[in-house]
Amino acid sequence: MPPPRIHQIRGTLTPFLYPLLWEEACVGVGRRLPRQRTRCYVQQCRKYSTPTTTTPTSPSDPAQLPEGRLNPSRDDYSITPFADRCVLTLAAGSGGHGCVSFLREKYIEDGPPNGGDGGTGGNVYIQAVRGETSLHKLARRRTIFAGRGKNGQGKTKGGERGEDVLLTVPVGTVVREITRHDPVGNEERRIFMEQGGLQPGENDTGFEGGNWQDKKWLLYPGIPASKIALMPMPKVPPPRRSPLAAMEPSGPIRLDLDKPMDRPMLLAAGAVGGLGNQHFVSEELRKPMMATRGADGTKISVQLELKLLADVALVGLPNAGKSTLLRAISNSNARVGSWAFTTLQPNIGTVVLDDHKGRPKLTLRETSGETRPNFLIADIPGLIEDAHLDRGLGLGFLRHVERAACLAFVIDLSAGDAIVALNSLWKEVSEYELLREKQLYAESQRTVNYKPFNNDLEHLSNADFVTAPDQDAHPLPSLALPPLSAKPWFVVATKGDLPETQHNFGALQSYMQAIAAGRLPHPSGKANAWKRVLHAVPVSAIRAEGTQRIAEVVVELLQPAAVA
Ligand SMILES: Nc1nc2c(ncn2[C@@H]2O[C@H](COP(=O)(O)OP(=O)(O)OP(=O)(O)O)[C@@H](O)[C@H]2O)c(=O)[nH]1
Ligand SMILES: [Mg+2]
Repeated sequence: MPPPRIHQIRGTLTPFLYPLLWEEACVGVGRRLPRQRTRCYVQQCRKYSTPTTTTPTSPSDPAQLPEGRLNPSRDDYSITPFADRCVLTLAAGSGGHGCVSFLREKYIEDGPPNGGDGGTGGNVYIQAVRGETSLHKLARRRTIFAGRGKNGQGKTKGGERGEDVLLTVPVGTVVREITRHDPVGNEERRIFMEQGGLQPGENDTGFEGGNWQDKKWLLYPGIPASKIALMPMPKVPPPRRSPLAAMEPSGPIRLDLDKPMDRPMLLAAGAVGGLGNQHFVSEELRKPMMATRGADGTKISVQLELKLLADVALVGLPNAGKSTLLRAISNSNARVGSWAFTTLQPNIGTVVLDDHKGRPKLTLRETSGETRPNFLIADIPGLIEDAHLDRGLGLGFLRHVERAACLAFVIDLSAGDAIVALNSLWKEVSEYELLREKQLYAESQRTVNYKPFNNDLEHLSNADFVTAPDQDAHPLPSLALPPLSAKPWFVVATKGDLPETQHNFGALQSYMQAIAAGRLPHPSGKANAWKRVLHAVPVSAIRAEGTQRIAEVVVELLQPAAVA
């Protein structure tokens, strides 16, 4: 039996995943389309899918309008990778090793030791900046290593410092430590505990177990093993930290980077380098044949999470016109299509508030008094009924909504009763809010397994000091975010260019006025939900008509007085 053709496979995901093929199959049944090159193929599909007979279409039917920025072709979009959280291991640079070297000059055959110290390892910094909107660049790196310090050299030459690393993250990022492996801290603790409270470093030769290679010392190559055992060894210098370590935030790290930062902040300072042999000259040891190894860098496993994704989130049913609206008011090239779930992950666009001559058209002031030249708007995948039960793109999508300062409900005026659409969107949003409240409550009730401190040193092993960065073993609680119903919101009634939408908009507007006046309950069902000023903005995104008003409304709602 021949395999079924695409148009015969009904009830599958084909139209959802491959709308292009689906339409081609439905329109071009019985025709063979050339398939040599993708571009050719896409053009062919467009040719075949354009209705040839004059069906009663309105002049605003996207298929009838000329292609342009707001009515783009199917292949005219840019893919915007996006991640709103990630787990990273930040590894500060290890120190370079000290050097074993002796002065040799023309008439000085056997000069004094002159081995330089190892360089300090690189530091890890973080900086929240405007302009970054996603964590995807960091998410794919997983472990970020700062450079290792270079080894010391002869002639008392110190090793070079390791290269620093700077993580630039979006404003609104929360950094939370999961685990930490601090070799210098472990060393300090071990020495202190092994000596029953003596100062770290005293009476420690660094040769326990005779395995010197794993310990502190680096010996001059070429010394026979028999000599090593007889060699007088100096005391191991106490563990040291770079002076910059004093500027590290005290662990466990909890940072809420909700403002742009002028200068980077230190997260983990690089480890100090080892000492060259010149440090170990003494009465007994004129020719020290040893230097110390550089310390290992601290490794911190952190979770980065965006607490604030954008200033505005576009919330709407699939196909409502959110992506077209985003294109109309921002620089975004979000994908637009006449099928549901065209958008599968958030697209962030920047709405510029100046008149392109450097003068502000609208002034957006933050609580700090800072004036902002733009705001961010997020187009979020379409919401369907029971999204709060993880249907469609479900909870993943609602998580993004929660991370916006203000909500814009995008309602398609041509797709049935706008009031019903608004209520169904609010139902999903408030169900999700309820779910989150329950989750936060459950987390706050979690019992803590308390293990009393055991001072018995016999049971102490390396494993007690080194913790693997295992996120599941230390799940972080969810971020406490402001409830959705407390956020400022407004409605964008789109596709206003289509016929017979005026009446629908009129009804929606009176409904909103009734809510604002308190004559009707808030659609979230919450008594203390936000309803200071309720705007319904009619637009035609595809024609960029009425869209200027959106920026004015957003600026009004984002003013500290409106949010409070
Ligand atoms: N007539 C008219 N059509 C519009 C308007 N805005 C969007 N459309 C059309 O509506 C269809 C869906 O638009 P999208 O912007 O992809 O809708 P969306 O809400 O992003 O859809 P999903 O990403 O699937 O949730 C496209 O065919 C658009 O051309 C409008 O203002 N007027
Ligand atoms: Mg979309």
